[in-house]
Amino acid sequence: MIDKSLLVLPGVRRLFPILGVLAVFQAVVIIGQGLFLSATLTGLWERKTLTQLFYLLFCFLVCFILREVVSMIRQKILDKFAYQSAQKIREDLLKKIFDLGPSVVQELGTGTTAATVVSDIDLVETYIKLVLSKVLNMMLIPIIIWVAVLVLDWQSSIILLITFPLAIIFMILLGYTAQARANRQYESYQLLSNHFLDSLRGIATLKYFGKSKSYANSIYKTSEEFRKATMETLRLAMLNNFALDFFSTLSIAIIALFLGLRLMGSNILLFPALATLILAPEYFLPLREFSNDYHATLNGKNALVAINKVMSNKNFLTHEFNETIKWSQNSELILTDLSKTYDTNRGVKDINFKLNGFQKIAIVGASGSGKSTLLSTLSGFLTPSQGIVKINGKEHLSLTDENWRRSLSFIPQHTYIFSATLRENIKFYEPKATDEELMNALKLAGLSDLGLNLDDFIGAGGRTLSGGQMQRIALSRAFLSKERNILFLDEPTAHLDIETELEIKDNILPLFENKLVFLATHRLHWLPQMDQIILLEEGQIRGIGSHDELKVNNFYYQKLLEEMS
Ligand SMILES: Nc1ncnc2c1ncn2[C@@H]1O[C@H](COP(=O)(O)OP(=O)(O)OP(=O)(O)O)[C@@H](O)[C@H]1O
Repeated sequence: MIDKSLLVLPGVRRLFPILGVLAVFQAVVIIGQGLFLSATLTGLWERKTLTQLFYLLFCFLVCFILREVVSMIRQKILDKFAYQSAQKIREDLLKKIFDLGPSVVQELGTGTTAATVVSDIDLVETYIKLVLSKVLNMMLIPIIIWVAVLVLDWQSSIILLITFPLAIIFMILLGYTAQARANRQYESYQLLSNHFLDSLRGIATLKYFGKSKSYANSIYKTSEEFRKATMETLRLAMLNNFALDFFSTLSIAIIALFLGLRLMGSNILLFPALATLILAPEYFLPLREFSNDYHATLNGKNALVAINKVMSNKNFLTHEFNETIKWSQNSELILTDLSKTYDTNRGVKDINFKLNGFQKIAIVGASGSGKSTLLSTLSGFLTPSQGIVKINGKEHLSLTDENWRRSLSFIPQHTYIFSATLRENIKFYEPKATDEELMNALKLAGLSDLGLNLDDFIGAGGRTLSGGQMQRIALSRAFLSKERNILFLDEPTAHLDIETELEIKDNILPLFENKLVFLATHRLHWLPQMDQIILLEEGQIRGIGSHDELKVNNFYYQKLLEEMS
């Protein structure tokens, strides 16, 4: 009855006996409360004075207070446990997402990833609280109360015994349907998260194409889908509540009717009749309490499933590199039969090459030929499907290693600017860099005349930068990292106008000195300046050599040059 994924939470097994004891104790005080109240009322019926009945009233009051105290203690324990568990889940989830890298965000969508890390964890926190307290109460309290009713009046206990499973069966049947609706609701919630965030990020593009209105309509439709799915789930949850209320009220009414008839016929005494009548609603209460929050548990369950799905991704970070690599003239890299294919069977296949020392390697090919895939595999963001990478004589199955990543700088097509100061944006490769070094890196990247101070805010909410300026920020990051002499560039100037591109290129070229450089590019003008060119077509190497060599004797290269020019 308790979700298996909750049973693996740290400390949950220690919590069960405590919650179990509290539930049993609460059942005992509920029975005490019912018995003392019935005894008091019976005493009043028998015309006893309040002074005579004082001790009974006092005991009733003690039971009443104890019941509230037990609830309070349980709530406190569960609040603390659920909060700590949610914090732990959030930490683990964030660590996992950072370990898995951009691929998991791409797969889930940015909106869903953000929603999973932020609001799903809150849903799970509520879920833990509700399920652990209410399910255990539902399993223990009715049994103990039923035994008390059996002792008081066996005939009423039979009515209770018959109606309880009926209510449970109904709840399970409705529960299955409600779960299916809740799944739909959760799917539309994920869709809405992605859709909304996507629209926010692409708002400029939508405006340029005059599509913002139609996109607003599409968001409206998605949110309407979500609203409808939520209402359907709520309707079923309400129906569930109604069914339970119906069964429990019917059962109590039947008990009351029979007790009344038997009282009139003097077949039962007032005390057991009253006590049974008072305890009957308490018998159903844990079930009704669970049903009241049923909807919240469905949402929490789905959120936990989504989180566990991310957590179940195989961690592909390896720990093969004991330290960062300082690339030198004597260093060597050999790829043997390396492939990285996606589910679509596209990617790169059977890559073989060997290089050593400081070299500038261009990776060229038509769009979709596998340049980014090869670059991401070499820079350790993708795990190869097969093949071997040998670095300085040591074989590796993958380069997805923190120490390898710490050895390199990466300049992507679109640089991400964090919403932070210029200083923070530049120095994250080299956190210990001095202001003087930062200014020097800015100068080398051609950013010193931008009129920005190191403390000025850039990125979202700060000063807006042009595409060229953003690429210069990426360059200054790379200039600053003196230790990292392996450099990856994925079409760093592809989206810039030709003047800016050539200007930035002048700043980039000095950065290539004394480094191993991999540059994926579509642009012809880079090629004569590179030592070697790896030519890709449909994921396979069609030629390796210098620009001059390939130009003369490689048909594929000649064809590509024609297309590029
Ligand atoms: N995450 C992915 N899942 C499935 N297929 C993918 C994925 N990423 C890339 N591909 C496919 O793999 C092939 C190589 O893609 P890749 O991005 O490496 O090419 P590219 O040469 O860098 O292209 P471009 O020059 O347009 O950036 C393409 O056919 C692409 O559709």
